[in-house]
Amino acid sequence: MPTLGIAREFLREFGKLQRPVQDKVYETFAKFEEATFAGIHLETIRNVRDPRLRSIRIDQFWRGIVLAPTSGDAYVLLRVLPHDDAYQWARRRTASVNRVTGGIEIRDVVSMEDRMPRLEERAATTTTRLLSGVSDADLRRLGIDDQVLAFARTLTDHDQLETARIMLPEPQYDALVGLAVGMSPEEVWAEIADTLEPGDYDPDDVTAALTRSSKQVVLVSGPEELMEVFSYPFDLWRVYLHPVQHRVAYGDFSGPVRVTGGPGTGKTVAVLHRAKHLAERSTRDRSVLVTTFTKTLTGSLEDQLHTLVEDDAVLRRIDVRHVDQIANQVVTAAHGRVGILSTDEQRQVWRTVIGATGAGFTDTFLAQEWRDVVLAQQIADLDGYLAARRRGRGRQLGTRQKEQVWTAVSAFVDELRRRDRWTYETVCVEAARLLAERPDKPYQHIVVDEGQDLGPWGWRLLRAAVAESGNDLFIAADAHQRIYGHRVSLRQLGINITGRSARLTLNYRTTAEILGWSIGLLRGQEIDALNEDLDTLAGCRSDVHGEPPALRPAMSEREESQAVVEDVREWLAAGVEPDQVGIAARTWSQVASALSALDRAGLPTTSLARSKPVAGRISGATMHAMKGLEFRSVAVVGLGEESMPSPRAVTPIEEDPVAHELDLQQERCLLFVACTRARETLRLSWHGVPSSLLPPEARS
Ligand SMILES: Nc1ncnc2c1ncn2[C@@H]1O[C@H](COP(=O)(O)OP(=O)(O)OP(=O)(O)O)[C@@H](O)[C@H]1O
Repeated sequence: MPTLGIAREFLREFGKLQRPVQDKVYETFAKFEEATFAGIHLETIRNVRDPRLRSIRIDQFWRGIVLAPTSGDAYVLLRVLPHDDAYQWARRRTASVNRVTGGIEIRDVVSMEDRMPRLEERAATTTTRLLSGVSDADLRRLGIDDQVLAFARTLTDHDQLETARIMLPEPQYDALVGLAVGMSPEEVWAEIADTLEPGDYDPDDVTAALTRSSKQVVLVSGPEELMEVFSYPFDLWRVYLHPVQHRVAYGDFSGPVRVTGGPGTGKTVAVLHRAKHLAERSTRDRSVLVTTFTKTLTGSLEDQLHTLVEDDAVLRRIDVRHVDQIANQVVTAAHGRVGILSTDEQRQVWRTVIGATGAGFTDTFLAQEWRDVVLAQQIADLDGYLAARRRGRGRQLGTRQKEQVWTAVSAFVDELRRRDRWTYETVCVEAARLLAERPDKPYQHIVVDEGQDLGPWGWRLLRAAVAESGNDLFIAADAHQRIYGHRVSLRQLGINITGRSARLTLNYRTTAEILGWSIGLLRGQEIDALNEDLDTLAGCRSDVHGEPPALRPAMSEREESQAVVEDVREWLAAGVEPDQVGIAARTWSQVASALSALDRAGLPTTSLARSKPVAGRISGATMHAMKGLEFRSVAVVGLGEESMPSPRAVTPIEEDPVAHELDLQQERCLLFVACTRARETLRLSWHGVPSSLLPPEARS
């Protein structure tokens, strides 16, 4: 009976094929068990470098490329592409069995040969080499073969290696990346080989190689398993991590670790694996906290953990909660239930205080000053306030004005106490105080996702919830996606990440065109990372290509809605499932009107204000609620100048020019978050005058 393997790399592409093509791929390969199938259907390809690469007809237009060994009956489906592209793909590639690791490898040999002279030329101009610290013997021990070794020796920087990713055999590329980021050959071997024994494997025995290549190939034993493999292609990250993700998720660290990286670079995936790894080594239930800043994101982390962790005992050791939930629990246990004031209610209290104290400031100014200076730095008295550095505050204050502010702030705090009312921040502050006093800490390890949005009070709470020790805190963050405006210094908050930072640069979600365009939205912005340093998107890239984002101006709201309906219809007709379509807008009312236009056109929708994404329905959400999600196609709507930036979210320039600039930057980040949710297609629309945050080409 022939064995059929599906290349995992192809499975990532499979999800992007149109539904009818997917069905035909399934039908074609469901019959693989019929022993005669290979002989009958596989066709040889003219001018191919590796005659074992054969084609199989999927339909009139589509062809599969299959690795069909000269002897034995193990076959691997490598790709499905339109007719000409499929032949082209096959002509550029060769397959081989790695002599050291014993795994199957595919390389774009033509590109490697084409690229070599240019790399050699560049290398001749400098003595710097990316892998100068690694000997040939070590490279060979890791399965680097002659061709890749010669190639690797010409590399002078990380970018060249990353660019080579799509042409090198994947396991060898991973080994080189591991070495390039400073891992020892032993650490790299542990990752690439997994359970493999180094050996001297038979390069012609593809059947045996297949059984050793579980990271590259999924073997299916029959049509049912085939169906299952094709149904869950997006779960693949569960079994295959990039070396940098692997190093941070499975490493042993002497203190807090920070992982940064642009959107879609696999930070959440690293977070989930980290939690799994720590829980596997722990013995106590609820000893590993996985946390972030909102309920929705917490729910999505919890769902993903259930997919990743199969052992219930390990799952029980993981507690998934958002920061406010932990704070509430700690404070309620000490003081009983707490009543929390809404933002509007707080505004009322500020106004009362302004009336009573005669402070010459607006409620917005005082609220920000209290939150961003007084609470952020835990200032307890006037002297402390007079001496404080007012980071992120633009309006200069003289001593008299500061005294007035302090009087108002004290009156506000007294008023909260008198009414027995709290804010989210004060609950966090109190919880941190209570936890800091406790010798026994509730958690052994804390893993944080979306760390860029936690306020200083949240960080103090987390710091106090775990003892200072190895592997205590793991923080994933992307300052470019900061949408709740808290700038913090981890160092000042007692979280020392020095020497324990890693950056992920390969985007797995978005096409290079969408990523590049979205990065353009933040061009020229200085984005403050979490540790008194600046974050950067340099090197953040995607290997997948597609159409550039479509810009859709309209004359009226009606015209804009109609165009959204037309575009969504086109996506659905092209085979995109409704639940793979996301509609994003700045406000919930804009979301509601876009969704009702789709509803009227008979398209099924759901608002994420009320529910989680629903199978078979188009999701609509504000840009804030889009965080952490991804869709094949995304429409960002309502990008007129009156909505984006939202006037309510931006401090007037005359009130505080620094706060004004930071608020504008935050609105840009919000738009960036919305755009980078798209995997393949992005369209942006507005009616009337376009938002000033859009690039000049949209506004001309
Ligand atoms: N090693 C990997 N191989 C293949 N796909 C991956 C890998 N790591 C992550 N992905 C996929 O890339 C997408 C983005 O991953 P993830 O959500 O972890 O990124 P992120 O950095 O947290 O993104 P964001 O900051 O934009 O929310 C997901 O679909 C995930 O499954």
